[in-house]
Amino acid sequence: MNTIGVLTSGGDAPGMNAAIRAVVRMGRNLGLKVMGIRRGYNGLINGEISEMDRSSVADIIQRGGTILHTARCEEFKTEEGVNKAVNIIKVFGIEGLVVIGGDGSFMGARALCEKGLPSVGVPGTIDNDLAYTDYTIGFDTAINTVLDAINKLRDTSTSHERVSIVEVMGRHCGDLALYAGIAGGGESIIVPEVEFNVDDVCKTILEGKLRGKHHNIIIIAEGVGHANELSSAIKNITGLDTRVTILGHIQRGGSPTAFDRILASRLGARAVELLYDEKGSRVVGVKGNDVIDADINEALKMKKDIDHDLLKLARVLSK
Ligand SMILES: Nc1ncnc2c1ncn2[C@@H]1O[C@H](COP(=O)(O)OP(=O)(O)OP(=O)(O)O)[C@@H](O)[C@H]1O
Ligand SMILES: O=P(O)(O)OC[C@H]1O[C@](O)(CO)[C@@H](O)[C@@H]1O
Repeated sequence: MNTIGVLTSGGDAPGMNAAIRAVVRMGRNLGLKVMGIRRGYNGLINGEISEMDRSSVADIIQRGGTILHTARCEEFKTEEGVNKAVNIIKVFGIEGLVVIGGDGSFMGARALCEKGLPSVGVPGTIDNDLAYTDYTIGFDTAINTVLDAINKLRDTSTSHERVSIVEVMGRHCGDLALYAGIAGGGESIIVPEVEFNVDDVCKTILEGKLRGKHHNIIIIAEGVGHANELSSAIKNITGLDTRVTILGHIQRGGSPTAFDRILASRLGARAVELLYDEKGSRVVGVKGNDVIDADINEALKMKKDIDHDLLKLARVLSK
C-alpha cells in the first residue's frame, strides 16, 4: 500500500483533529502518501481531495471541530453514490481509507469495503453509541461541557429553589446523560434505553425537598424528547417552578480533553497500521486501556445498551 485517504463524517466531535493528525503522521512515518478528503463522503463523490503532509496537521491537536470539515451525505447511501466515489478513489490512487465518524459513517466505510477498498473506522462521536468500544472520541469532552453547564445551573437552581431540566445530546444512547448526571450529581437521569415515569421523577424531587434540598437537576437525553412537556408536568404535579435548558450544539465544540486527545492519537495511529498491514474492513476502539480492532460487520451488528449498574448507582447516590 502506498496511498491512503482520511475523512471525517457525520456529526463532528472534539478530538477528530487529533485523530487526523495521528493518521497523517503515522502514515508519513510508514512512508505512505496521505490524502485528505474534505466534507465527508461528499468530498469522495466530488473529488475534494488533496495531499496532507506533516505540517498540514501542525497546531490542530488542541482544536475542536475538524479541519477536513464534515457532512451528512445522502447520495452516498445509494449504490450510485458509492460507485461515483469508487471512481474518484481510483483517480486519486487511494488504496485504503480511514473513516472517522459514528455508526452511519461506518456503514459508509463498509459499503466501500464491499467494493474492494480496504477501510478502517475510527469512532468519532460525542454520543458514545458504538457497542464494540468502551469510548468514542469526543465523548469525554462533551461530558465535561455538560458538567460545566450543570455546575452553573445548580447555582441558579439553588438560589431560586427551582427544578432545572437539562436536555443533552444522544439520539438513541443515554451515555452522555448518564455520565454527566453521575459526575454532576443530578437528581434524576432520563435515558432513551429505560422507560421513565413522571410520578417517580416528582417523588424524587419532593423527597429531596423534604430532606432540605434547595436545588434539583434533571438530566434528560434528547432521544427521550419532550423536555418542555416534562417541565410542565413536574410544575403541575409538584407546584415547584421549573426551567428547561437545551444545551444543543455547544456539546459538540470546544478544545478536546487530554483523554480524547490521547484516545484519538492512539486510534488514528492504529487505523493506519492496520491498513499498512493490509487489514481492511476493521474498526478500532478501546477496551479497558487497550486499543483493539474488530471486524466492521461484527461491530455494526453489536447492540449498545446502557450501563444499568451505573444507572442504579446514580439513583442511590442522588438520594
Ligand atoms: N447505510 C449507509 N450506507 C452508506 N453510507 C451511509 C449509510 N449510513 C450512513 N452513511 C453515510 O455516513 C454519513 C454519516 O452518517 P450519520 O449521519 O448517521 O452520522 P454518524 O456517522 O452516525 O455520526 P453521529 O453519531 O455523530 O451522528 C451519512 O450522511 C452518509 O453519507
Ligand atoms: O449536526 P446535526 O445534524 O444537528 O446532528 C445532531 C445529532 O448529532 C449528534 O450530536 C451526534 O453527533 C446527536 O446526538 C444529535 O442528535
